[in-house]
Amino acid sequence: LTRPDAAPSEAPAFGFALHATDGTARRGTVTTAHGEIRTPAFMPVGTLGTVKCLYPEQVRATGADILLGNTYHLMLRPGAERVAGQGGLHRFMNWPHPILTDSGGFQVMSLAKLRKITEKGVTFQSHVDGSRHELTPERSLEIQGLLGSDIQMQLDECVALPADRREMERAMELSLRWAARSKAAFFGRRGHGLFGIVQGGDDEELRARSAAGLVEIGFDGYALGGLAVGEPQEVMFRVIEATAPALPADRPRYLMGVGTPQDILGGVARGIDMFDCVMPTRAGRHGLAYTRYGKVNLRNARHADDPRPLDAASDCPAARDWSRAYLHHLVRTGEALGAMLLTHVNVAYYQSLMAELRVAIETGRFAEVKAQIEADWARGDI
Ligand SMILES: CNc1nc2c(CCNCc3ccccc3)c3nc(N)[nH]c(=O)c3cc2[nH]1
Repeated sequence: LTRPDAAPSEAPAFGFALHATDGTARRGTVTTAHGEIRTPAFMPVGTLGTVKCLYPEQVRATGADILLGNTYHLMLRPGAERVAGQGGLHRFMNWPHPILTDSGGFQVMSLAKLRKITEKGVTFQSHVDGSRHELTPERSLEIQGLLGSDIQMQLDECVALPADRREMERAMELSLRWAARSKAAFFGRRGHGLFGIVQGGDDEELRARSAAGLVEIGFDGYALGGLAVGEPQEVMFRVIEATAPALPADRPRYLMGVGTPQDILGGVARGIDMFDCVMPTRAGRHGLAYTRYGKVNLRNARHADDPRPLDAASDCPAARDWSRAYLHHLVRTGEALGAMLLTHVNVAYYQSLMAELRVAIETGRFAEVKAQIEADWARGDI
């Protein structure tokens, strides 16, 4: 609730402004209670209220405008009411900028035990201590409200691909009914938005029905769910091409769980505004670096005597001020600093890619910038 005496100017209304397009690529700004998000945007994942191995100020310094939190993880540990008691997730994790939280359904299906999906919602056993829990569209939004996230996601059901059409249709129609219940249950404090999630698997007719149903209900933004679940990249791109045009141009489009730099480049080209993926943070903890010339596996012995930094031209200190030989040593010995430095390298690389794409769209040079980025990746890390 905004305080009754809150001056209207205190919390900006949730909004999206489209500044430029180049082909189907879009350059915009999402406005939330905790600040603005420059799109196309990559959202680092902060599952348990932390972007693993990085200080929030380091994440901010890479250029990230928004982080992801997760209903499933935080409802189990430390509990949504406890986070609310500490002033909400922004205060709890000392990140005073926008936060998006996923609704938890996807994580229940991929992490929890003994899951049961009914019309009402989903019941499951915690993967942590076996305790039983229930998530409904209403309870998910109550939790996201307690966390205080600026962008909240409806509870949905995502089916793994390949799936048969009846299964994709059933999950899509259930998600649509849950979308309507989410909209009814959402008490949008000023500057906070609710996104619907398009389902429908790899079936274009189901996707069109899902998109039309969500637009009919009306949301502050629209996510493409049900992708990056094992399908080939060309299937994902075909589904985006069939779905994006069915969504309103004046609302943000969020491709959930995507992806590699190549997936993101293709998603931006097809009209996607927001992305999230565990890749840059998870890969950093496993010794894998993302650079402008492609991936570098620092576990590989070929780096043992290489004095060069990962990228001398990078504005990220972790990519510039340490040698590959040293990074190799840290990774091989399992030193914490190895995970810290490579996570920093990867999150900074993803943000530098998004910044380069934002400028390319603003200046009408998206096609040539995309081609140059792809050429640099093809050149590989010499
Ligand atoms: C990796 N591929 C993929 N991820 C998907 C997700 C989760 C997105 N990431 C959220 C997250 C937040 C915090 C911590 C970790 C993850 C989805 N979420 C929902 N609600 N619905 C989807 O269809 C759906 C489909 C996905 N595919």
